[in-house]
Amino acid sequence: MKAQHPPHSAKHSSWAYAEQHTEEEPALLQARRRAENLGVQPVSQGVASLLTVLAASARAQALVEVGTGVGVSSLALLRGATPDAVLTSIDYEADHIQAARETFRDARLPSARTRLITGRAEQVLARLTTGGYDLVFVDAEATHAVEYAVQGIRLLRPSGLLIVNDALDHDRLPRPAVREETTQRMRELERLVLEEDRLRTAMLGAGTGLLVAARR
Ligand SMILES: C[S@@+](CC[C@H](N)C(=O)[O-])C[C@H]1O[C@@H](n2cnc3c(N)ncnc32)[C@H](O)[C@@H]1O
Repeated sequence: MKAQHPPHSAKHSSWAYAEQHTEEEPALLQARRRAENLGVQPVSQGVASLLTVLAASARAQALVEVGTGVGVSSLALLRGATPDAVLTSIDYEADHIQAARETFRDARLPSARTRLITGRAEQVLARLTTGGYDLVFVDAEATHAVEYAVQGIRLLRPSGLLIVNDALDHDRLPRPAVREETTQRMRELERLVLEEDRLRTAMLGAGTGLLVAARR
């Protein structure tokens, strides 16, 4: 039987409603204001709440994040992770790392919960321990997304989660005529995870698309 789709406007209202399902804590609201000043695009409210739930259900203790930004996704992940969890987060912009530190301070997060690394993710990821992490979250340059995903799969323990933000490339992925570099890279990433025998994957509509893959 053919799937029934609601009209686009109804679908958009549902998406917008779902994005605001949870309320954000003051430290996250403050971080979003900081993001505007810095011109950083933090994860959406819906993605932030999903990250908290995914980190909680994975009982994540060792986490990696590519693209610290102002720390919205970092804090959301740590709110769900175990109380002793440590997040290794990478960003090549020192002022973004500094903004994230302010977010963690506002949230009264002990400094031992985060290991912040200023550097290019392509180089830093290669130095992290194979099979040493429960969750890898990717939210940086789409042009390198495939490389990050390959490294992410290497870093995960069995049952670990690979999560990629903006996996629908600002809703361009479903439009075959769009041949932008970033869209092509996200298509490549989608094929890679679908063809990888060690992964079970889902594409979620939160934010601008969230790809979630569990390693077997
Ligand atoms: C979309 S923002 C991340 C937002 C963040 N996840 C949040 O919710 O606050 C992307 C970040 O990735 C960083 N970035 C982009 N390419 C990178 C690379 N190759 N290595 C390290 N950081 C990178 C940028 O400096 C930027 O802070």
